Order: sequence, then C-alpha cells, then structure tokens
Amino acid sequence: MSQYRTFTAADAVEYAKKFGGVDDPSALVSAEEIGDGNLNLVFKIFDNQGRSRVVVKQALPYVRCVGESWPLTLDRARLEAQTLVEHYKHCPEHTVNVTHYDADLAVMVMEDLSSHRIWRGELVKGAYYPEAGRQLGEYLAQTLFHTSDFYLHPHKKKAEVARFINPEMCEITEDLFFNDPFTDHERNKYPAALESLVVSLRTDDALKIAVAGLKHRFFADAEALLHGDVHSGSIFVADGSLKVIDAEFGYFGPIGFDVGSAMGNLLINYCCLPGLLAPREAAEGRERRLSDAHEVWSQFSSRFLELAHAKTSDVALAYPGYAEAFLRKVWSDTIGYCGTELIRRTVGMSHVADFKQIADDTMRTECIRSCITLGRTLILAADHIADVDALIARIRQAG
Ligand SMILES: Nc1ncnc2c1ncn2[C@@H]1O[C@H](COP(=O)(O)OP(=O)(O)O)[C@@H](O)[C@H]1O
Ligand SMILES: CSC[C@H]1O[C@H](OP(=O)(O)O)[C@H](O)[C@@H]1O
Repeated sequence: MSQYRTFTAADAVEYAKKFGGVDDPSALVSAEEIGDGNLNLVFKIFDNQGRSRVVVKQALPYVRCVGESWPLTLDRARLEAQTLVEHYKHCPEHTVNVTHYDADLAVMVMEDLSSHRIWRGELVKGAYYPEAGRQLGEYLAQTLFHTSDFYLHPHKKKAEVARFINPEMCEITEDLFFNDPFTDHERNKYPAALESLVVSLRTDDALKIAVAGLKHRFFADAEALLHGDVHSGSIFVADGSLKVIDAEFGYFGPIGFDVGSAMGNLLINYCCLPGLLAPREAAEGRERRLSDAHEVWSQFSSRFLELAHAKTSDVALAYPGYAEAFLRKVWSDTIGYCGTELIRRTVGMSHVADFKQIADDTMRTECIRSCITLGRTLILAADHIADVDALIARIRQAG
C-alpha cells in the first residue's frame, strides 16, 4: 500500500525536522506553501527566528494548474530529484542541491534559494545579470556532455537511459510543444486578433514537416540527460550566481531541446520588452537579451567542444572533427526547438509573465504576434542559419 498523502504545512515542517539536514531541527517551526508553478506543492520551512532554512517540494497526483481532471504520475518527483542529483554531480555551481527524496511520498528536500530570484521575474522588470548567459551555457555544457555517449561507458549510458524513462512527462511536451499549437486544440489560448496567423500555422506544409522532424527527434534521439524544461522560470539568479531547479521533465533526449528551450525563453522576453518597459529601456533590454542568448550558445558550444577534446572515451567519437560535426546537428536542433518554445508559450496553454504582464491589450497582442512570427521563421530556417551571429542578425531582421 502506498504511504502517499498530500502534505499540509504542518506535515512539511515535521518532514523537514526529520530529513531537512539542519543542525537544529527543533528550531523549525512553520511552513509556507509558495508554489507558483503549474504542477507541484513547494513549502519554505522557517525557523523560530523567522528565517527560511530549507525547501520541501511534493508532487501532487494531478496537474496543479488544471486540477484532478488531469491526473499525473507521482514518479515525476523521483525523476526530478534524480535528474537534479545527476546534474549537481557534474555542475554543482549551477544546480540546486537536492539533499533527500522519498519516492513513496513523492517528496524532496532541497537547499533554500531565497537569496536568489526567479530569472523570468527579473527579465520582466528589466533587471540585468551580465553573467547569467555564460553561466547557463556552462550548466548546459557540463550536464549534457557528462551524460552523453561522449563521456559515459556504453553500458552505463544504456542503464541511465532506462533509469530516466519518463513517458508521462514527455507526453505532455510531445502534445503541448509539437501538436496543440499546430492544430485546433481546446487547450490553445491566444488573442482573437491573431486568429488568421494561428490558423496559418496549421496549414503550412513546410512548417508542419519541420515540426514533425523536431518531434521525431524528441522521441528518438537519446543524446544526453536533459533537464527537459529549462526556462527562465526554472532558473534562480543573484549577483554572480545562477542555479537551475525543477527538472521533472528530465529524460534522455536531443541536446538541442535544452539549449533551444533556454534560448527560446530569452527570445520571448526580447519580443515582449516593448510592452513591458519604456522605449529606451526596452531597446537596451533587447540588446542585452540578444547578448544573453549569444552567450548561452557560445559558452555551451565552446565548453562542450573543450570537454569532448579532453574527455571523450569512445574511440570513434573521439576522431578529430566528429565533435564539431555533432555540434552542427545540435545547432540546427537548437534553433528549431527555440522556435517551438516561442510558439507553444504563446499559442498553447503554458503562457508566461513576459506577455501576461503587459497591461495594454494591443501592445500585448503585437508582442505575442512577434513571438509567433519569430518562432515560425526559426523553425523554417533552422538548417540554414550558419552560426550564432547569423541567428542574431535574423532576429534583428524579424523586427
Ligand atoms: N529551492 C528553492 N528555494 C526557494 N524557492 C524555491 C525553490 N524551489 C522552488 N521555489 C519557489 O517555488 C516556485 C515553484 O517551484 P517549481 O519547482 O518551479 O514548481 P513546479 O514544479 O510546480 O513548476 C518557484 O517559482 C520558486 O518561487
Ligand atoms: C501541464 S504542464 C504545462 C507546463 O508546465 C510546466 O512548467 P513548470 O513546471 O515550470 O510550471 C512545463 O513547462 C509544461 O509544459
């Protein structure tokens, strides 16, 4: 019989006393549920001085933002904890530290990142973290290289692929990214003024074939242990620091999916800044976003190549020039998945603060239009954009 029960704040405090790993467990006295994501409960646990000391996260047996009508596997807590533990081994600087998890209760305990802020909220306000792009590129290079065939022994790699089989969470991505926005689906939500643009996505043969290719590679290309949902709402930043959280979509998939999701969210912000800030600040913010996206790819690709040259164990994959050839495939995947993130966040159900917080209706609609148009351009041009400078030029051209 499963011991699962949904935690109250009092349960979370008792759990943290036992498993929180603090020196003075009896000082832990209260909890606040602070979850603002689509899926889970998140409790901050406070001590008798009112200091937040540790975080307890629990999966619900359904999708939080929808309710019990959409049941969802509790195994996602294990997958999240194990993905973060694995990523922490390879990149402790930029991964939240999960110190304990319990598969039956679908609960994990992790370090409290209250000294940091969620990057999306900062991007919406126009705050700038000059090191964040490079740090995110570093996280992507370290975690993706060290869980790939370049680094792992083939037996270990296959065992890891099996450990991280994640069919239910992958199915959400398969539907929300690659199906819903390109069909007339009841989950879709977008401004009525964009109806003809959105309908045109459903009948564009070249686009639908390119999206099918991206979905096919999401199904089939078990290249590395992905985070699976690395967006600016799953990244904490502070001066000189960046930490990634929330990896319940972790599975072995195409490396470009993680890199493209990360860059796609920066480009969503790029498209929305004119609706969020005064013209001069918006223009400056947009330049910074392009520079952040440039940094993500530059750091990711240069570090991945450095690691491949220094640490590739397989004799065939170590052949000079192969890692460079592989990165060309990752690059076109990155652009394509970047495009699907721009479209699924605007046409599909998972909307984001970058445009939700735009007060003026007409401006919001125009910013959403830019996201959709840029997304389509990137999906269609993914095989024809030579490098990151050409990508930035394409984005500027799109307006
Ligand atoms: N380790 C942490 N430290 C402090 N706050 C956290 C931590 N993890 C999550 N949070 C807060 O809880 C929110 C929801 O967490 P998240 O992991 O994104 O949940 P979900 O899986 O439902 O998307 C975050 O936006 C953040 O504000
Ligand atoms: C039905 S889940 C929708 C959406 O929510 C997830 O985001 P998060 O866990 O960060 O709230 C993920 O992006 C899913 O696609």
